[in-house]
Amino acid sequence: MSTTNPLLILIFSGKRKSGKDYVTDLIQKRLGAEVCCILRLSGPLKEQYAKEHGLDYSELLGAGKYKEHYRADMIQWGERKREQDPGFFCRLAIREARQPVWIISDARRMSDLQWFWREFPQHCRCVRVEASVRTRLQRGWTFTPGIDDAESECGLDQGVQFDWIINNDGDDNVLNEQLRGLLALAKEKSGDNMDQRTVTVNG
Ligand SMILES: Nc1ncnc2c1ncn2[C@@H]1O[C@H](COP(=O)(O)OP(=O)(O)OP(=O)(O)O)[C@@H](O)[C@H]1O
Ligand SMILES: C[C@@](O)(CCOP(=O)(O)O)CC(=O)O
Repeated sequence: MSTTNPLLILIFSGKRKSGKDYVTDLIQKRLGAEVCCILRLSGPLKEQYAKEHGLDYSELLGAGKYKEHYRADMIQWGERKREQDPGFFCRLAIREARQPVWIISDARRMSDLQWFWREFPQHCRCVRVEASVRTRLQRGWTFTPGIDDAESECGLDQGVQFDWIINNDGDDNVLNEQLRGLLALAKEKSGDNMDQRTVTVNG
């Protein structure tokens, strides 16, 4: 498969309702959509799951109850696919990426990180979004056994050296302050030489 070589890959993880989408949207707004794309590993998963089960793909992409209703089954369905091919959703997620900065907004498993590190060893940085239980509850989260204590939510709780840990409990000023280093790196990298950005992905 041929894709366009990124200059920086920011791999985000975080608990449900920590604000991964909110924070990554903010970063993309700051960098611009020509420089930075948001790639969701769950995008191709939800698309395929919706097709196979006759569901509404756009509802599965949203932050509402519809997605939560199907979450446990989607997790199991996705895990069966990943068992056969751990890079399956990673490859699908990046297939149309053309920008120099990629944000992976929803890494969940060590196998996701390993795939990106193996394919793009020079370019990956890991970012964790954190919010308190209280904040997450206010955002509509409720603890669900079998989901919040399973690999899909806990797979990256240990064993990852994060380059940035972003606390997303406060207002946008607090958030912007924490994003300064990350945005500076993204601007520096995307200002670098943009030639020779074609690469072949094997795994
Ligand atoms: N800093 C913030 N200020 C205001 N609202 C926020 C902030 N962060 C997140 N939210 C809101 O909280 C809700 C959950 O955030 P978001 O969807 O980004 O979380 P997530 O980690 O991507 O969740 P999920 O696990 O469902 O994918 C959304 O309605 C979002 O707009
Ligand atoms: C099924 C799954 O992709 C749902 C992700 O939904 P979201 O990123 O929380 O919107 C989680 C998983 O991959 O285990």
